[in-house]
Amino acid sequence: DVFSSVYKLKLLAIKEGRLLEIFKEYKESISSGKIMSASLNILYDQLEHTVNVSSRDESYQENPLNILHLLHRYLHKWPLVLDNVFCDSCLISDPERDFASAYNKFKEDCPDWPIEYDLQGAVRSLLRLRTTYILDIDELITGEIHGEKTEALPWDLLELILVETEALQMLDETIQWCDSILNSFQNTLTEQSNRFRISIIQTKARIYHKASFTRNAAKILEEFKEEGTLSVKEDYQLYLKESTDNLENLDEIASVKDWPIHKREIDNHEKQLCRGKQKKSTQESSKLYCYYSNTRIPYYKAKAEEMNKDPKIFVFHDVIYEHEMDFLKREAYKKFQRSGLQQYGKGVDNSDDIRLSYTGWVWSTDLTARRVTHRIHLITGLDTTDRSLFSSSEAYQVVNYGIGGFFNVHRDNLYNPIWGPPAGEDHESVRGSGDRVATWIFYMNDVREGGATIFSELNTRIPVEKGAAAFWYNLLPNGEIDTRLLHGGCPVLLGSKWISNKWIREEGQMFRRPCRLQYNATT
Ligand SMILES: O=C(O)CCC(=O)C(=O)O
Ligand SMILES: [Fe+2]
Repeated sequence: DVFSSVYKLKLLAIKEGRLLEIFKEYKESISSGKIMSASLNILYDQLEHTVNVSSRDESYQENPLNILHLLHRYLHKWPLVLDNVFCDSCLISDPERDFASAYNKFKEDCPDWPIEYDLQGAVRSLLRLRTTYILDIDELITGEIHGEKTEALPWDLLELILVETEALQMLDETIQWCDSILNSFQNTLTEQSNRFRISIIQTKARIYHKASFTRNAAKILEEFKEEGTLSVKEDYQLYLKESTDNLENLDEIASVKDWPIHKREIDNHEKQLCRGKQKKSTQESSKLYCYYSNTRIPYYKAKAEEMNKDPKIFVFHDVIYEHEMDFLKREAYKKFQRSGLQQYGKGVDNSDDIRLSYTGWVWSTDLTARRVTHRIHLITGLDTTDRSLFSSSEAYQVVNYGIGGFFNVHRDNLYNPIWGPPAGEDHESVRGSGDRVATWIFYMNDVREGGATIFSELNTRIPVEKGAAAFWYNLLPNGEIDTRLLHGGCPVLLGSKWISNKWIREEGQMFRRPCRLQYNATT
């Protein structure tokens, strides 16, 4: 899939420029003889403008609505162009044949040509963004997200959104979308838009029925009891039959805001942290300092910022150079794979509900990577070298998040306290190297909005800052798991988030981070 890496989507957008060229060549090759049909002309005009902008401006795909439009074009607009070129009544001659062969060749050479699964995933991501950052649905429909304006969402995308909200059992969310869509209709309805409107009303009634507001559901469809399609009338009859009381006693439809809490999507603590709504108390944050931290060598001081006192969480600013970040991204891209999730006893899980990103592992074999790894050693004092056996750290896990990319809260340690090490699943290099004693994360670009790293039990939020790194210990000095370090990556609202994880193993740290005299010392 492509929707799980914004970087991949950017490449896909650039490639689309070639499709437009193919279309343009076709248009020019036939202009002398016959003329292009009206519907093809409309398609051409629509695509020309958008694709020109989208394929040339790299930052265009950093907006999730633009990504939806991009996937929608690949899946539903371009096939339509192909169909129209080969319409039944048309005479097929050289221009059509040239167009088709160029189009098919392009598709063959494009391993990332999107599939419906991508569009579905992108819609689900939009919904995750919507509920995490409480985006305004009216604005989204008109193409506005967080103050950025782009094209309005077409009907078939709106329909898909409703299919997904319903499939995800987000009942109140479905109603809110239905209401916003219904409000967006102007007074003058064409036959087509009226049909669409009725289908939305039908969906709305169905959701009220699912939420056990049966009388409300019937009331919503009451206006169609005489005239309306068969299926609308059938729904109406069904809801009416199931209603215990008659409709006359019902004045108003129960607004979703008045629905009982168990029927609504809840705003949880993690979402609030992502929005920056949950904060530390002034007393707590006043104890957090910034300072130049000593390193292993006297002439290098690191810009340290404390993010949490106990357990300690640090951010080190300006610890990686532009060319080093470019190197890591470039090397990782060559080995990109959909991010999995190592879970004890379960192997690798590729679920979209847990983590949405692409991953490439980069070893410190090259001088550039070795310098970076050495710098982490200088700052933390830990042995960070990675080697093929008994390695003190893992290779860089370079990650690029997808549309609305995120990582649910988790802990980084691999060992299960009862069963011990993840037998057979650990990479050869770190087998026998112990658990992930510490985590180091490089942030390798600025994310325009969203994407912070949050620690849900510590009210700590680290905003993404290019060139900075986060650092913390996952284990207590006695080797036990520090359960307080539950953390996650917030969904990326605008931008493309690149990070590099460096997990430092226990092996090699016995003199660098010795256990304390007191068995259960926490620092
Ligand atoms: O993306 C983030 O901010 C957190 C990533 C993370 O926790 C991980 O990759 O283990
Ligand atoms: Fe993590």
